[in-house]
Amino acid sequence: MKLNELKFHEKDRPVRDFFYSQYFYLKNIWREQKGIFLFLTLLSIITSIMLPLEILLQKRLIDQLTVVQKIPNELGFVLVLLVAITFLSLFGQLSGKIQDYLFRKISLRVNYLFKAMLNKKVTSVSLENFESSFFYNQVNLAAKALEGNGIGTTYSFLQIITSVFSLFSVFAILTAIHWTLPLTVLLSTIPGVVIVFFSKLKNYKVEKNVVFKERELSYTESLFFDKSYLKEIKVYTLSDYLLEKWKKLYFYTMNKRLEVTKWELKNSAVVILFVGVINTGVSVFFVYQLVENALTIGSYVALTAAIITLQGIFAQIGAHIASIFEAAIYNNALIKLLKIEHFDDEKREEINSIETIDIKNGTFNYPYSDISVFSKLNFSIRRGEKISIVGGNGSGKTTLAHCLVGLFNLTEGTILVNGENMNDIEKSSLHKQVAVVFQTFPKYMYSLRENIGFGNVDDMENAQKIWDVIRKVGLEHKFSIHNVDLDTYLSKEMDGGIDLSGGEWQKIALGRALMKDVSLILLDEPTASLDPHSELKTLELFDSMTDDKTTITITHRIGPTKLSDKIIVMDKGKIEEIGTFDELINNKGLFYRMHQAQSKWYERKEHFHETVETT
Ligand SMILES: Nc1ncnc2c1ncn2[C@@H]1O[C@H](COP(=O)(O)OP(=O)(O)OP(=O)(O)O)[C@@H](O)[C@H]1O
Repeated sequence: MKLNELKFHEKDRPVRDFFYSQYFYLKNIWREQKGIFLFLTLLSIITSIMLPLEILLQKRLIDQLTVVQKIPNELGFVLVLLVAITFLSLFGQLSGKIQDYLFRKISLRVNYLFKAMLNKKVTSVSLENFESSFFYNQVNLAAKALEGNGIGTTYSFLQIITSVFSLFSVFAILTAIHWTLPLTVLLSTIPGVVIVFFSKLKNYKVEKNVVFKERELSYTESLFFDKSYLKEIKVYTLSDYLLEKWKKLYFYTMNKRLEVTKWELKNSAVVILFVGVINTGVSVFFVYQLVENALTIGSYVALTAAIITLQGIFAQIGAHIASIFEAAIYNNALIKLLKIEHFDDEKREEINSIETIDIKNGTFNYPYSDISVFSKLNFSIRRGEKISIVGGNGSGKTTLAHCLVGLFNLTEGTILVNGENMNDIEKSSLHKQVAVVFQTFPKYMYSLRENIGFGNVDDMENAQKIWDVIRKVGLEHKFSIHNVDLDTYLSKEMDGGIDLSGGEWQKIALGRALMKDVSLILLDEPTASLDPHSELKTLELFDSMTDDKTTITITHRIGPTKLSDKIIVMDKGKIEEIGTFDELINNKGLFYRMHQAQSKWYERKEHFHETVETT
């Protein structure tokens, strides 16, 4: 399924979705837990026929009791019946517990399978999926299926099937007494089931519509528990505003759900009245039959029990249908996500180094956007070159860099790596050749070892290499004075963990890049949080150690671009200039003006305003 299909094929088809999800779950249950599932099904069917059997035995018992009142030596049979009834009842109760246990076992196992499939899928699909709010809605809904609601529908479905067994047997008992009875019971129960069906259908639609607001609601809630947001919330005194926003979102979702419950209540009241009238009619009919001697007391009791049992079975079926429809939307989202296509990487060409990158007429639009972030870009990079990309905010530098390392696909044009179209190259082999420090880099709430070792998981246990990197990025002193070992967590939220400053985190991110032996290093604002001394040391480090490596550095700092072989100056998605530092300064174009704007800070105070006016 392609990304666009994921969005536009979304229609309300709960019945189809339900059957498809059942097929999907059963297929996987069969694959994973065939034996247990067969046993569970068998046990459910056996249990389902115990119920009518119990009714028949009860009838026999009462009839026998009326005989025993007159002939006491018939008591032996009464005792047999009592034991049999007790056995049936105990079996029913025990079987229920065993079934719950078996299904819990199946669902935990199959949920693990689905979670693993979903985690794998989400980490392998194109990043473009994450550009759509629809995708996040689906993730949110699928999470609910994985909490157990999803596979629970298969259990409900099984229960419905076995209830139908009980239903037929009880129907048979009623029909044997009078053919109108099953019809009467049907009339008294079907309306309730229909109401449940329609209210759940309504619920399905409501859930679908509130999911976006619900995500905003849970995001807002999460802010109240996040230290970094709480700081701003306090300083800007945002708590009243945010609490009010949270309240509005809460009430919005709550009211939408209450509307469905209200509808259900109104309609159920009518149904209850209707059922009451039918039940009274049936009771009057039974009493009449009893008076006329057309019914024995045993049959009367059995009939009354049968009616109550039938109504119970229908109520159960209704409840199962309800849970099935509630979960259909979650299952549907889960299946949709699992069906998103990811690149078939294996059929692509493997590479062992990146020697050249050529971008030809490169144009990129974010998904669902008509605006080109950059268009018709042309330039080449050779192995070992030090490239800087500069330009104003939003000029497309980061997006371009993401395309150059194969994280986004161009909308038009091509990127050639070693002369091969990047789309024909195995992505995993391409990424093996790339190290990155993103502008917004992750801060893993894991150990120091993992935070650095993620740069190259093969060296995760290589303590010497990790300490070497820590030394190179200038963090050794910090960790040694705090007695930090490699297994210390880098977050105070974890046991024994420590917190780092913004610059220290940036050094960790740089460390990750140093762990990997690659052809290309991409640095997006790599020194934005570093003090001037650390910045100089870091840039010199990357410059000296990467002679055979290509580096692409995105930066707003004009000074360090002096170290570059080539500077690409971007403006509003176009390449405004391209050349060496000296060439661009001599051009007196945009780069020169940017350079002037920054160097004004180093002018003597009396020349400051003159320089500002000329830039
Ligand atoms: N996920 C996205 N979906 C749609 N548009 C986006 C997305 N991310 C960025 N953009 C848009 O793309 C344009 C270029 O963004 P980009 O981050 O590439 O710029 P940049 O030159 O790196 O900016 P800065 O110097 O501020 O980091 C921006 O106008 C931004 O609004």
